[in-house]
Amino acid sequence: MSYVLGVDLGTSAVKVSAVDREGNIVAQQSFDYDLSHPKPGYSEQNPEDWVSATTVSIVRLILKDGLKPEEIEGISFSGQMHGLVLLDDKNQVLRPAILWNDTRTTPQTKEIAEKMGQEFINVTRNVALEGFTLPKILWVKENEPEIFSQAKTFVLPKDYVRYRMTGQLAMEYSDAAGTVALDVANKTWSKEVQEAFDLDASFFPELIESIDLAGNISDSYALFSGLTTATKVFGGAADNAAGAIGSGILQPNMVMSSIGTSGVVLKYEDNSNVDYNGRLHFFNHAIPNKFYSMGVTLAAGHSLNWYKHTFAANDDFTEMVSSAAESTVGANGLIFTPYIVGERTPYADGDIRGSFLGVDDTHKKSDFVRSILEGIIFSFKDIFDIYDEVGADFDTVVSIGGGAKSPLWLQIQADIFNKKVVSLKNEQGPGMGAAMIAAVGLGWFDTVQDAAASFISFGKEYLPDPARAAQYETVHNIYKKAYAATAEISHELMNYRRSL
Ligand SMILES: Nc1ncnc2c1ncn2[C@@H]1O[C@H](COP(=O)(O)OP(=O)(O)O)[C@@H](O)[C@H]1O
Ligand SMILES: O=C(CO)[C@@H](O)[C@H](O)COP(=O)(O)O
Repeated sequence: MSYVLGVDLGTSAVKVSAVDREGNIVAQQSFDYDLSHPKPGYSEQNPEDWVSATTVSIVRLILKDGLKPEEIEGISFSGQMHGLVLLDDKNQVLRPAILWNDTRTTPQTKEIAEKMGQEFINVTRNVALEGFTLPKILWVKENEPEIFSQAKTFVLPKDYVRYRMTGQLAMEYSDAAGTVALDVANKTWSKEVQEAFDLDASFFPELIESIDLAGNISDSYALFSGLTTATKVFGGAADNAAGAIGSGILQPNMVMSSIGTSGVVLKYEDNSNVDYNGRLHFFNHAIPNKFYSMGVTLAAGHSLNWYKHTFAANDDFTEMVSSAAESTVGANGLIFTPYIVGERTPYADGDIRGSFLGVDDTHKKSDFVRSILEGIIFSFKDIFDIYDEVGADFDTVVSIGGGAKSPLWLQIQADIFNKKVVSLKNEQGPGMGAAMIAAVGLGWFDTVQDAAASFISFGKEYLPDPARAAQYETVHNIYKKAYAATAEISHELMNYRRSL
C-alpha cells in the first residue's frame, strides 16, 4: 500500500489524515495547541507547538494506526493563513507567531492605505486588513525594532513546519498572496510594497508552487518522527485554497459556501482579469496560475452557537435547527444581522454589531432560530451580489462545514442564492485538499482536477423553489438596509462599552 499525509494546520489543532490512492482516509490523528492573548486583540502561538503537535500526530499514525513509514510516500499541508513567523540568520524563531486573528495592527493598515492608496489594491489585489501579514511585519518593525533588526526573513505557519521537516525554506503562492506583499497577477514579490515600506528584497523567501517538491524528510526529522528520508514533502496551500480543492471547487462555474464557526464564500477564478477592487479577497490558487476570490462572514455557525448557549442551552442542537421549519420564509418578519463579532465582507467593520429587527410579541423561538439561519445566508448573499455586479457567472454552490449537515439550511441556501446547492458525500475539508496536493506532486495524478475526480463525490442536490426565491429576494432587499441603519448605533454602543 502507499499513502499520502494531508497535514491540516489549524488555529486550535493540527489534524493529519492518511489517504490511500483511491482517496480513502485510512487513519487520522490530531493534536491541540494553545492560543495566547497577552493583551486584548493580541493572538499568538509558539511555532514549536505546531512542529511538536504535527510530529506527535505522525508518530501516532505510525505506532497506533500501524502505518509503515516506507508506505508514506508524500506529505503536504493546509495551513492557517497570514500568521507571521520571523526568523533570524540561522532560521531561529525570533518571537511568537502573530496570528491571522490578531487585531493589534489597525494603525499599520491605515499607514498602508495612506502611503499606497489604489496602487496597493492594484498590485496585491486586496485591501490591507488587520489579519494580513504585511501589517504585522510593519508592527514589529515599528514596535519591536531590536527584534526586527535581527530578522533575516519570514514564513507562514505551515511553511515553518515544512522547513522543520525538510531543512528547506520556502513559501508557496496561495499563502504568499495572503501576506499582501505579493504582486498576485505576476506571481512575484511586489517591488512597490518593498520600496514603500523600506523592506529589503532579501527579506522575502523563495516562492514555490503548491504541488512543487519542497524537499525530502531530513535526516534529523526522520529520527524525530519515525518517517524515512524517502518521503517527499510538497508545498501545500493556504487553508482556504486547500479547502476549495478538497471540495472540488476547480471550475469557474463553482462557488463554495462554507458554514463553519466563520463563513466563507469562495469562487474559483480562471485568470486574474476580474477586478473586485479589494471588495473581495483575491488570492493565488493552489493550482498553478489559477486564482480564487473570497468573502468572509465572521460569525456564521458562531451566531447559531451563541444563540443556543445563551437562550436554548438545554435544547438538542439538531432539533433546535429543525424547529426553524415551523417558522416561515422571512421568519414571520424577523431579521437577524450576524455581526456579533464585527464583520469582514462586504462591510470591513470591526465595530458593527448584530441586531434582531422587527421583533414582535407573536414571535416564537422557532422564528428566532429561522432568522439566524436566514441572516447568515443573507450575509453570504451580499457576497454573491458583488459577484453579480461584475457579471460573474456560476450555477453550482458546494456547501461545506458544520452548517451543511442540516437539510433545511441547505434548502434555505438554494432558495436565498436562487442557485443549485450540493453537499459533499464524505466531506473532509482542507486536509483532503492537502492530501490531493501531495498525490498530484507525487505524480499519482496529472492534475488536481484528475485527483478530484477520483477523491471527491458530490451528494444530494438542493434546487431553488421559484416562489420562495422571490419571497427571499424581497426580504434580502430589506436586510441590505440593516447595516447602514444600525452602523452608527453599533459604533456608539461599542464606545459606551469601552468607556465602562
Ligand atoms: N447539525 C447541524 N446543523 C446545522 N448546523 C450545525 C450542525 N452541527 C454543527 N453546526 C454548525 O456548524 C458549525 C461548526 O462547523 P465546523 O465546520 O465544524 O466549524 P469550524 O471547523 O470552523 O469550527 C457550528 O458553529 C454550528 O453552528
Ligand atoms: O484568515 C483567514 C482567511 O483569510 C482564515 O481562514 C484563517 O486562515 C483561519 O484558520 P482556521 O480557523 O481554519 O484555523
